[in-house]
Amino acid sequence: MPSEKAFVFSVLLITNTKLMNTEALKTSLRDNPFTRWAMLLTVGFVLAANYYFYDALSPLKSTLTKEFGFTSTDFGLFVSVYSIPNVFFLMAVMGGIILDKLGIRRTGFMFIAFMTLGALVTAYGASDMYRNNGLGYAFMSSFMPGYSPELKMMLLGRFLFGLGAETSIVVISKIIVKWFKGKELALAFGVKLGLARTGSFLAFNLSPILIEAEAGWTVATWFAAFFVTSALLVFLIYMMFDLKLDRQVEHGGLLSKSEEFQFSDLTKLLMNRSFIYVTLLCLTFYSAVFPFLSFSADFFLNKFGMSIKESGFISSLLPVGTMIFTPLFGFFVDKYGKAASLMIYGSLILVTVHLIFAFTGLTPYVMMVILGVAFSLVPAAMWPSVAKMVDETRIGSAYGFMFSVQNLGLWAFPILAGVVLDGTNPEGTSQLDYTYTMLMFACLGVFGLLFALLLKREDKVSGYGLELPSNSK
Ligand SMILES: N[C@@H](Cc1c[nH]cn1)C(=O)NCC(=O)O
Repeated sequence: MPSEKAFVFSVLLITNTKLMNTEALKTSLRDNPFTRWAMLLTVGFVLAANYYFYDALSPLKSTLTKEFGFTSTDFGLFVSVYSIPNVFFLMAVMGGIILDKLGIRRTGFMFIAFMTLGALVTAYGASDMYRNNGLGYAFMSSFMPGYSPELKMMLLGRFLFGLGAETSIVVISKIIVKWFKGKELALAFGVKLGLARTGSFLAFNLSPILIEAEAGWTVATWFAAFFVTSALLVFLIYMMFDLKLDRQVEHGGLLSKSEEFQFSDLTKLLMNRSFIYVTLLCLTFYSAVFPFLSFSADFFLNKFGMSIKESGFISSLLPVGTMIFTPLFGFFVDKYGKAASLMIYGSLILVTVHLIFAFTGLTPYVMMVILGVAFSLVPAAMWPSVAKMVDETRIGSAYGFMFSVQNLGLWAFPILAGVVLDGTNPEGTSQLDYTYTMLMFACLGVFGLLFALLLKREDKVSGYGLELPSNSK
């Protein structure tokens, strides 16, 4: 009899505990749509600040030449140094491992802090405070006299910025999964990209206005740095909600032990042909877009004789298009599939637009909007496709690996673009000819198209179902 009572008591206890757990899950913060989307907006702000700083100096290339004597190669170097920690120290991959070990809050704070430090150092390197023999000026003048002390300090800043920025994107991707898994995940990823690119849109329009400030053109660089600093503060707010959610669901974090990164995972990924093609498409496609975007304002300024403001505005049409189209195409892929085909169409559009830029004088306004469609088609189809070909528990390492490979292009092609520009234009020329630089970007697009075609062909063999709607696989 006592054992019978004990049995009934245990059953009641287990049932009650289960009910309590279910209740906790039901009422956890992620189940409240308002809180969930508010969290997306919060981390979206961090991403927007990241993208703002990444692009803030692009419309100011001619200002950097005027103020510091930057050549096109110097500018290319400045853009590309962002990628060095991610290519040569595999920071995006390492960041993923650190993320799995330390969790979202500590990893996020650490890498966003690096991003902030880098942004502040860059702004300091361009400031009058530094140029008037400020801290580090004498040291930066003491070596490699071929490079100005301003360029060297700004390179150091952008290096630190890149070290933090790419891993912070990996952290934010995990945050999105944490809050949206089993809910509106694909749409949330599309909106995340849209919010990030709002930062680029603002950068191309605000920087040209801020250089005209009474306090001097460096207001533009300080504003960008303080925007990133405010993102660090906003992330602190996110951390409070993250902690609360963890306490509610009674887990230390989203990831279990089995999800931790192992180096053998990389070997498995490298044996997967579809994954290799999508990674090579990621490398070539993004190399034809981001480095082009960095030079685009200067290209419009030189080819069409526009003002800094107008050329910055035209460049911003690319991110503005993607802010609208990426969530739309994400929704399309979720519902109707056709991801491999969309990547082919996106690559085709990219090649066509770059060739038009190289050989014709057609209005860049329309071309940039069309390029925005390409820049939405490929990312909206590419990132969810990876989830079909890689086990969910390995998705972090897969994205980290893709980011590192992509950064190889984001490192090499801005330098090459600058070298091609300097090499094909006589020194001191008043109007730069961009034909060969644009041809280089078009060639990258052709390689992207080839990898997209191979990916579609391979999909018929591998059966990952890239052409099928999201929930059918
Ligand atoms: N790795 C980033 C590159 C980037 C550009 N600006 C700031 N970071 C990336 O590829 N993001 C994905 C995207 O489609 O924007």
